[in-house]
Amino acid sequence: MENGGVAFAPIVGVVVFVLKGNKVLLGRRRSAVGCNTFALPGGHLEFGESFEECAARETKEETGLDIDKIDYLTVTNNVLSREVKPLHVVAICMRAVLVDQNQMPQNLEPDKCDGWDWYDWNDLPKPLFGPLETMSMIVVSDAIMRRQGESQGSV
Ligand SMILES: Nc1nc2c([nH]c(=O)n2[C@H]2C[C@H](O)[C@@H](COP(=O)(O)OP(=O)(O)OP(=O)(O)O)O2)c(=O)[nH]1
Ligand SMILES: [Mg+2]
Repeated sequence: MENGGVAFAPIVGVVVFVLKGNKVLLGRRRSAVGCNTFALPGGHLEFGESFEECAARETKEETGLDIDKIDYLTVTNNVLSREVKPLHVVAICMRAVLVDQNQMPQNLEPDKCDGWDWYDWNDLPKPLFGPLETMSMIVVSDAIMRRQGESQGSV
């Protein structure tokens, strides 16, 4: 049984909108859940971790990127289909910018992702991963535009 012996218990994910100007970092998933869809870097919250720590750790593990100005954006709540049984994920969505604007993403977990690239916020690739497709893009876009202004001011 998964989740410490509790079947079907919701799990907590932390995902990151890594922003560079008007672009966001996405990668095409190879994992069983959402295979072939474009998703944010992210993973599961580990015991005792803050959301910011988890966001920085997962982004580094998956892309090699060092991120800064990490803060909370919104939350999603989804039941995702999987081969054996459904997975209920509460995903804490964070936003962040690069420490070094020139740092390039690397595909450090090629078994889980086809590779990372920057996509224009107004021209996102398809298909998006289900939770991204259904989330309130108005809330996200407002917050991202605010951050974009802030990050441009600080570069
Ligand atoms: N990576 C990613 N996961 C997402 C997104 N939206 C969303 O609800 N999730 C959920 C699915 C997963 O249950 C959880 C973490 O994602 P993941 O599938 O990438 O997990 P992972 O293998 O990298 O994590 P881990 O077990 O190594 O910690 O968050 C998203 O845009 N990107
Ligand atoms: Mg991941």
